Amino acid sequence: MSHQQQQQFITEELSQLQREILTKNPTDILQFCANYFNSKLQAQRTHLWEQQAKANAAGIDLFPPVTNISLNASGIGFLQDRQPSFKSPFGLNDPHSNHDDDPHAPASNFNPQQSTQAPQSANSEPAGSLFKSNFDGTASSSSKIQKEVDPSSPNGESSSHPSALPFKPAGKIPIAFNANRRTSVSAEALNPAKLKSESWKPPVNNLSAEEEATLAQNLKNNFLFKQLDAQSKRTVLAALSSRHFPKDTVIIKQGDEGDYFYIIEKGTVDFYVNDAKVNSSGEGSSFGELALMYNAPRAATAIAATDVTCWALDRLTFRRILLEGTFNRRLMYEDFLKGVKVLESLSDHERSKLADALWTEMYHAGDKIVTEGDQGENFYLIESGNCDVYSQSGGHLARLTKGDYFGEVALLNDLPRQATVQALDNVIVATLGKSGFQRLLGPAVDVLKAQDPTKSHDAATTVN
Ligand SMILES: Nc1ncnc2c1ncn2[C@@H]1O[C@@H]2COP(=O)(O)O[C@H]2[C@H]1O
Ligand SMILES: Nc1ncnc2c1ncn2[C@@H]1O[C@@H]2COP(=O)(O)O[C@H]2[C@H]1O
Repeated sequence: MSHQQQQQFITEELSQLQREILTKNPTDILQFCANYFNSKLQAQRTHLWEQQAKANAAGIDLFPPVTNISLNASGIGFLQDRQPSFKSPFGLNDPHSNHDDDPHAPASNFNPQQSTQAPQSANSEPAGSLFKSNFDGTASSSSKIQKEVDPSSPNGESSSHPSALPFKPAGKIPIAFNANRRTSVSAEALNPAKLKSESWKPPVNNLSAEEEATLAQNLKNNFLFKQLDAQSKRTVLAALSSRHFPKDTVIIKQGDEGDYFYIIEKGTVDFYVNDAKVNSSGEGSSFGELALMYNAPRAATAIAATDVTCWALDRLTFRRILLEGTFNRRLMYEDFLKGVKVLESLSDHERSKLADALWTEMYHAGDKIVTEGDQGENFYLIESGNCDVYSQSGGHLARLTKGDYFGEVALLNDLPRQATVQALDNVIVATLGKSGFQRLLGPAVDVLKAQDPTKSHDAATTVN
């Protein structure tokens, strides 16, 4: 497709979608868009499957396979060249992911030979992605969405009707795992209220401060840890236990109930679905999250390909910290942001985009959150606690508390920090990076400029 054709395609798709929205007037626009594009994808996929089926019947292979199946010593078929396009939500370079599979590749590149996997391209957001969630937390609408968008079947129906498939793909591919379960994210699995009701105390591993620091360093690039706030990070670090698995140990058995989530410290783990090897993961990547996220049986068998050392996180801590954390944080920020005066001019949509970009930091009494003269990188909103603002020339300038903000002056004017902001007690701040500040604060930027405390004499005491 040429660039021009692509542009035209996008314009047409978007105006069709707009018409649909205007006609149907849905209450949840994002979910509507998600369903709309999923059904379009299904229709296109069905068409391709049919074409391939017809071609197959005529002895023509429209899409030659890219996977070589070879037999191991015990006669089990192994996928060789091509890994499935399963993408783990955890680990930036997670070998679970097939980075060759560009989820944005034009649909015309779709290869029905991998069609049981291809839906995962459409599902390649993190497994806990909001895209798959129906937000309203009801089981009935969850199943409705599954029916609407179930990509495990070319005609959008349940995969429990394999006869509906025009042809059966070659090779042992994890059909059962695929997007089917991902689209059916149960309301229970992602319902923070339900999670709260589980009585839970995180286990404590009693690592020394030094061991904990080394562990934190090892895990710092893991997406799982990156997205946690400082408090949750500490809980997770304290709850991880070290496990050693000699070569050939079955760490997880397909079909079993999920108990632990694992992060590989050392060694390699191979994954098998229905006895066929589908994947291999090394140091720094993680596995075992699916059963815990979806309360589903283990989707694959994990076997130590070498001697393996893992960090294991128990199911309840995983669910409480990760699921509750991610979802609650967004809700919490949205609520919090509604109470921040300077952001009053933001629309709901702008506020939720902002909520998604924030992260939480915690400081203790005496910590300097920003220091006069430093370069400014972030903007801060105080979620709880109190801070003092002072400068060398002006002495004490202001006391800030929940709902107040600071750090805007350096960002707005491209200046060094004009004052030091110090925590008076335990302070939790929601933080926004420089680029998010410029992109996401929209109309609030004018309010911030108008209230610049360095320009107005009494603004210092009325920062917000
Ligand atoms: N192709 C795959 N299909 C399913 N699970 C996989 C695959 N590759 C790696 N895995 C991991 O194997 C784990 C088995 O347990 P879980 O289902 O909890 O989570 C699974 C994934 O983390
Ligand atoms: N009178 C003041 N002078 C300078 N900064 C102040 C004052 N009152 C509050 N502040 C805040 O302290 C912050 C220090 O970092 P910035 O200069 O980025 O942004 C500053 C303001 O948000």
